[in-house]
Amino acid sequence: MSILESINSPADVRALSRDELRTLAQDVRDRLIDVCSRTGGHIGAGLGVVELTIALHAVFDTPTDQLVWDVGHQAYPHKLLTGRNSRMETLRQEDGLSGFLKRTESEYDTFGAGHAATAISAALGMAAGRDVLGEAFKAVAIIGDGSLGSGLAYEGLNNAGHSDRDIIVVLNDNEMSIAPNVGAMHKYLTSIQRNPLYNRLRSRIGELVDNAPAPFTGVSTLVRKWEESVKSFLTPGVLFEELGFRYFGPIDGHDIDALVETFNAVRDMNTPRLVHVITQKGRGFPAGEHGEKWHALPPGHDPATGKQLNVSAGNPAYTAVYGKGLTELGAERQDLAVITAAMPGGTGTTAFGKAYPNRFFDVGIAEGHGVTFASGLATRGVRPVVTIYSTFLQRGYDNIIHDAALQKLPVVFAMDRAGLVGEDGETHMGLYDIAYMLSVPNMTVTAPRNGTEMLGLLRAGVEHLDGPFCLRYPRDASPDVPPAMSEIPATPYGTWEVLRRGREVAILAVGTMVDTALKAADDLAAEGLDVTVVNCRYLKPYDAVTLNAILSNHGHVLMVEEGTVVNGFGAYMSAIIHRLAPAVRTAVHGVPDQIVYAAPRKKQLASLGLDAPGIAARVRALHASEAMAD
Ligand SMILES: Cc1ncc(C[n+]2csc(CCOP(=O)(O)OP(=O)(O)O)c2C)c(N)n1
Ligand SMILES: CC(=O)[C@@H](O)[C@H](O)COP(=O)(O)O
Ligand SMILES: [Mg+2]
Repeated sequence: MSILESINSPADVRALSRDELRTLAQDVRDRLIDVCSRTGGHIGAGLGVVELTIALHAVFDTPTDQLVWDVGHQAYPHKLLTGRNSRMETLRQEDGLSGFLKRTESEYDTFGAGHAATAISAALGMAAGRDVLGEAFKAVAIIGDGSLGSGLAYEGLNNAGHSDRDIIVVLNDNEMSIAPNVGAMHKYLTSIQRNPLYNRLRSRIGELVDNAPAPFTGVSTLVRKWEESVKSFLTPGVLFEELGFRYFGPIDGHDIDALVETFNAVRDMNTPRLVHVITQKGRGFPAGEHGEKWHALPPGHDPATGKQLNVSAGNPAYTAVYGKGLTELGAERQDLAVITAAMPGGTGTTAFGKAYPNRFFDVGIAEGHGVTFASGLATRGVRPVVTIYSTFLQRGYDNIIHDAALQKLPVVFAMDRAGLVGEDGETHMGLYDIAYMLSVPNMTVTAPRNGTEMLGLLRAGVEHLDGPFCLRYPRDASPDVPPAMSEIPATPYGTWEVLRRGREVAILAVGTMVDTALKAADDLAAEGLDVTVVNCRYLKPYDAVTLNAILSNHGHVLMVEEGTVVNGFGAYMSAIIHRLAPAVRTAVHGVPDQIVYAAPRKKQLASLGLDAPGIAARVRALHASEAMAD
């Protein structure tokens, strides 16, 4: 039996010798590599923090002491040590273990996560709660170097340093975000890693002062002052110290002895302290040194190569279509710039960045800043395309309103992963962008039915000068294989497209739901129900001419969208239709006001009725409701 198999909780970890802890680290790595080859998931981050996780659970009295992992994608080793080893095969699956952290999953998951940079604020809140209630436990935030580039992390540090509370921040520095890390903070951390001189000098000064013989004791204050000024040149963590933290590090994050000793030393202090740990992302992955590609891997991959087994050929993903079209558009337009928030690979913008490095801006995990930065670019006549996942753009909402929309600046928002995202689960769902964008004044809101239309809308967005413009597309394959960007004209502004003409019920469908509605219409036609299907590619402004024509000869209108029904397109159009044609019956079909958990995307769509049978059932019900009323 491996040591890992004997671990039922962190109490078992605390009973192990140092040698056994080292063996446990190897067991954890082996198990992660093996299980993730079947489940897929965020393998790289977890492999980098194996020793760190073991040391934290060995030193701190979890779950009384609160470990707050940032993002949670690196928490697989934490899951293995906290009673979830036997369920690891269910990782990221329906009703299985979450790929992130969830308070409902384990008492060791002290704070839910999935989005970056929340850990310091959450841990500080816990520390403050402890102090209010007179409790005694340690609050430890573990945050990566990429996430430390986020504004939210600074807000937490700033508040924590000032508060003087008992809180520990562990900075897990692997010089990587998903892609190689960027930004001035990254440069600063790298300079710390490369400059161990101060550590040696500082401890030497301390020894000299403390051991000074009697006649020289008076100089100690002077020497201390000198130390303070030297420190500002040489101290590795002067920035953190100036923010009110005691800085410890840099420490080798794969050396269990060093980690355990450091955590033992800082554990019982009671002011803000930061432990800077250097780790290697993806450490021990058989396919080789870590790169962006090992951040997350698909289920069914070969750990020896990292390659997916049994890949089925199919149409390209929307992301790939977008990335290619964007790069081609970049050749046409020298004024086009692209902004990503630490996700060049995920958003398909790497190729644009390689082709036009001076027009490509990776702002780090700083979505709000990215939006305002793009708004600044727009004031100078540059045409910025902010490419961010729908879920992460939520971080930039105030900036969208305050900086882009109120000033009517022509910023394009390309929202990838809009809709249901599958196995990442509830933290990553792109279900809210229609609702949050429709309510922004001056915003054009669009959703394509396929890859070609996505590129047509992208072109329309870049040509639109009268305010911000957004387009949303899913984590899915495009239903078509688009031609080159040069062959795709701009999708005419504010227009809908009637794809099928019926008489009794009209379906106003959005984006991914257009083709699904057409399938539903075929099935209904076989039953004798003749349905009109409209591609509502512009959600706002809507196509008033087409809408009026529909209302003049249909008694029922069903709106269908892959987004929340609360304040979505259906709600928006219902209000308009009731004003224009009060006799027309309407219904809204979308994602109900509920949390959607991890499952394959296709399954999520089907279980919410966002497939052809689900839409057909809704049409029948709408039609029958009138029959009953009549
Ligand atoms: C607000 C937000 N933006 C983007 C992401 C996507 N994302 C997940 S992990 C990650 C990189 C995090 O880097 P770091 O904190 O250094 O952790 P590491 O993966 O290196 O362990 C990014 C950009 C996210 N989860 N949340
Ligand atoms: C941890 C995180 O937030 C990202 O890694 C995210 O899981 C990426 O999602 P995609 O797999 O859709 O790119
Ligand atoms: Mg990192």
